[in-house]
Amino acid sequence: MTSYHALTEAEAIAYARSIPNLFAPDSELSSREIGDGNLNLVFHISEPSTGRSIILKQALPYAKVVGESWPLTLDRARIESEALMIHESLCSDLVPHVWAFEKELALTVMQDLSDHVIMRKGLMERNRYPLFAEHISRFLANALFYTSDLGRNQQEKKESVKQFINPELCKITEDLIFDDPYRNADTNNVPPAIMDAVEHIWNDKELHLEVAILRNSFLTNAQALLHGDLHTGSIFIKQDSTKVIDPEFAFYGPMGFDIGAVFANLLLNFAAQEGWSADVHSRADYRSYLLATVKDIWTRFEGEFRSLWNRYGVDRMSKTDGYQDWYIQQVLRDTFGYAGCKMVRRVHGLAQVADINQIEDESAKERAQRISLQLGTSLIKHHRRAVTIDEMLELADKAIN
Ligand SMILES: Nc1ncnc2c1ncn2[C@@H]1O[C@H](COP(=O)(O)OP(=O)(O)O)[C@@H](O)[C@H]1O
Ligand SMILES: CSC[C@H]1O[C@H](OP(=O)(O)O)[C@H](O)[C@@H]1O
Repeated sequence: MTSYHALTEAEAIAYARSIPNLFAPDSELSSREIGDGNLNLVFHISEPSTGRSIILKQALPYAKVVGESWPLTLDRARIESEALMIHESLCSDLVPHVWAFEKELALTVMQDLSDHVIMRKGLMERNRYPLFAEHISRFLANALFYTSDLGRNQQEKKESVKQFINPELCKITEDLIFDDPYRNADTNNVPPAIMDAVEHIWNDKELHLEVAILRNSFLTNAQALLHGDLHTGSIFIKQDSTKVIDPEFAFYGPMGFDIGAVFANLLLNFAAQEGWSADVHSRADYRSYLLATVKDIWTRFEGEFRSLWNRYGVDRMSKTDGYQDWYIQQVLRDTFGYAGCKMVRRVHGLAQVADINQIEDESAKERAQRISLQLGTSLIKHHRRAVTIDEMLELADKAIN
């Protein structure tokens, strides 16, 4: 069974049985393929007699969302499992444990997190997660600081950059986030009702310059090991626990790309409240919660990142007066810009979000799409002038008023 082929549910059970010390040899196991993402197979294997369960995640040699016409490297499974292990070494409570990685089958064996929910779903049900800001800001600060030249020996870091060269997955981002939404590309999926707003984006030269600047930094700034796709579908959550999954897009890039991804997805849900909230008061209330979460995440991230830098910084020159303030300002500016790009791509690009697409009322859906585009483009245009996180909240308020 070791040469690559996509597993059936029965083969997933046979594979699970072969893992030592996990399930009793003769016990009954059941398997369900539960993958709902754009790319991979995910098998949930359980042993009803003991309640034990695991996840087997297998990469397919193509992008599942498009089909076999879009070949995709299996190496992304190695990248994902190695990134998860690095994240576990830095913040063990915030990622699933990986038990094994089988290279030939592009298969990762990991902890079952079925007692959590995917955060996008939780937000669509208007749940609140009081520990999320502390959890995700700690994840971001530790994962970004310790993999950057601030927190790691610079020669070792360069070796790690080699380990995470991820050209095919980066190309998806370069195209789907930084190029296709700004032109009439075949990959786009433009909702007809907002064609006028999308055409405006295709013709907005000022906007294109800002996106080209952000794209350049994505292409060239190997600042830290990024998760690379940190949307609310890559976060499992419950009241007392947060787990970051699915880092197959990991590579060394600008820190603001990961922080911006989290903010973009909170703000897409903010826009989508047009269609989800029963009345204007609860809509305003949930929106305030989302904006307070954005601010809380940035404030905690900045505090934790500065504290790690002051206590564990390894680079003598990084202690130069004024450098830390300059650095954090740049990260904030990138965060604005990438948050904007990540919002825009989810409105009329190839891969969209359920927060907006599952709104049944067509006029509410259209309003949510227009708010997302307005807020996304204003974040992009403002990014090189941003000074405080409050400006993000002000732009969000402006987009709904
Ligand atoms: N460790 C896990 N425990 C439980 N369910 C999981 C786990 N990992 C993934 N899943 C399920 O599989 C789905 C797709 O997983 P994901 O890693 O996002 O795949 P893709 O890379 O295809 O986007 C998730 O939305 C979740 O429902
Ligand atoms: C052709 S891949 C499109 C899109 O899907 C990825 O997300 P996920 O694997 O979490 O479903 C990523 O965001 C890509 O841009």
